[in-house]
Amino acid sequence: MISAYTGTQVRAAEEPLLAAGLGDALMQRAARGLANAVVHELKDSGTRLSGARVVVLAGKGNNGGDGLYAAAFLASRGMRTTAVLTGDAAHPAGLAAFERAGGRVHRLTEAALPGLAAEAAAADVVIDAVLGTGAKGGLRGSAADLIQAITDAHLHGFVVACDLPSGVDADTGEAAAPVLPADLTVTFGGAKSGLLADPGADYAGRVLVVPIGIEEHLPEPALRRLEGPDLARLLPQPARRAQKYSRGVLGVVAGSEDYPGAAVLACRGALAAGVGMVRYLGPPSVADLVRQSCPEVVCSTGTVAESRVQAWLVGSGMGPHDHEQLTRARDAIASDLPVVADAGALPALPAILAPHVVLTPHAGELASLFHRLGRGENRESVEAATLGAVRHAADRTGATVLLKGATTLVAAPWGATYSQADGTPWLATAGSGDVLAGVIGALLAQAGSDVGRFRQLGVEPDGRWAAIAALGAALHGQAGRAASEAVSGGPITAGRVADALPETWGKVSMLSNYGAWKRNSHSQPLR
Ligand SMILES: NC(=O)C1=CN([C@@H]2O[C@H](COP(=O)(O)OP(=O)(O)OC[C@H]3O[C@@H](n4cnc5c(N)ncnc54)[C@H](OP(=O)(O)O)[C@@H]3O)[C@@H](O)[C@H]2O)[C@@H](O)CC1
Ligand SMILES: [K+]
Repeated sequence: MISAYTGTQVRAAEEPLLAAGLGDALMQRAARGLANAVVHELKDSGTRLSGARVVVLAGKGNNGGDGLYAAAFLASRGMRTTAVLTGDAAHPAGLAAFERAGGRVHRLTEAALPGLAAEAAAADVVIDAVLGTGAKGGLRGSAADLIQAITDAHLHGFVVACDLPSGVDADTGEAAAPVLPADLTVTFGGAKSGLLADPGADYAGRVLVVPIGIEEHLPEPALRRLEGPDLARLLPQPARRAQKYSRGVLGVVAGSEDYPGAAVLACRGALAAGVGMVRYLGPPSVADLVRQSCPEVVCSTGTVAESRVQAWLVGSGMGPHDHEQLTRARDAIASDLPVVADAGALPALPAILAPHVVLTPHAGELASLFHRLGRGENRESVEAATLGAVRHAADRTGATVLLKGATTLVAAPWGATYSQADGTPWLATAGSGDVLAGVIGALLAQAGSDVGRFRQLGVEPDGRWAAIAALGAALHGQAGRAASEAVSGGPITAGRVADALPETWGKVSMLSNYGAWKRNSHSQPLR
């Protein structure tokens, strides 16, 4: 599990150490970690360390101090280092160490800006140490102009962000342009939640967490990411004497005359994700197509009340005029069974729901949901602040909310938030969301009632729905990636994602020997 924290949480964790006079030691550890990461990157890119050109953009706070100390370490290893001081001051001890190590210092002025931007663009490494967790808003003035000029230039080398890319909000991942996109972000003490949520994640590149000794003071994380061993431990496995009903039956209310394929893909996703049985309810013509494509599915035109299932999937491929299907969707929500509510069901739901209802909107659908709740949002505003949006939606509706995207976020109402980024951009394809709904529905049917198992894993009963949804997002993402890798990284269809699920499931299960997985998520790159 990767745990991520807000900037405020990290700063609070630093407090006892700062009070004990260890501030400089913390900064030295941070800077050493940053410098080591730069050395690794240079070696990986085949660049000679001696004489390598490093430009550090240093703000006036401690983030700039980290950058200057790190550049001092690099200068002492024979690199040609330049510091561009972007503010009216610089961290005094960091600057002194940098100058002692032989680094060149430039103060940013309007006249010097083009030359300094060109020097940064030509460098082997640019270290962005302008703003860190103490930032208030985005870059301003000449620092903003410099970052814009470097962003616009064709960069020779790579960019390493110190703690976070300047201009990205450490807590929310909101980005105030201009932001210099990093290839690597080296972050201190714990990952910042803004690095694991879009758009912050777009700018962060790979994320490396450097321990600095504050870890034992960190509180419950603001954001979690499930990794291999977590997924393995959450995956339901059939008991030796299982039968199809005990394994879990999923009722599917999906598809319409206009979008019959969505029902097929939702059923395929569910079947490939280990459910004991799928019951389909819907229009006869759609049921015929489902039967032909998935003979394993039991189809009927009956009501929700007549169907014995452990969970429901409602909404994929349904429109506002599919009255019979929408009635079934509402009945499923009222049934008190776990439900994954997708696409067409979202506008038809009551305003107040419960955590066992998992909503799976994309950004546009979430904006529409906010409109109905009287909050003015559009797709762009949701995409600009995904973490805030998903948290607000969960807390306001009482439902578990999964916001689909390059980084998929899942929020439990008044509870945990998960961030999964297991997929590939090729997953942005028609029907992909139907398969995801099928996977989550299948997991709800299999694992929803297993409260004890989640407790053992430290997940409270009301929080298990979000953990199941995050597990579904991870499986779906990994299956998408596997499907694309099977065609040498080429494009995939939603059906291929469903086809890749069983093998993905098998590979994830192999990690169930938790002790064998020695990865320390505080010292390894996140991706
Ligand atoms: N605490 C520790 O011991 C450790 C901390 N660590 C490091 O410290 C970082 C946090 O440092 P920090 O608190 O000094 O804030 P930082 O992010 O450098 O910037 C704030 C400075 O910039 C200014 N400023 C603010 N907004 C601005 C804007 N939009 N545009 C322009 N200027 C702006 C603001 O000045 P002001 O405006 O308030 O006068 C202030 O001076 C953290 O990310 C990590 O890297 C690690 O070394 C581990 C040990
Ligand atoms: K920074």
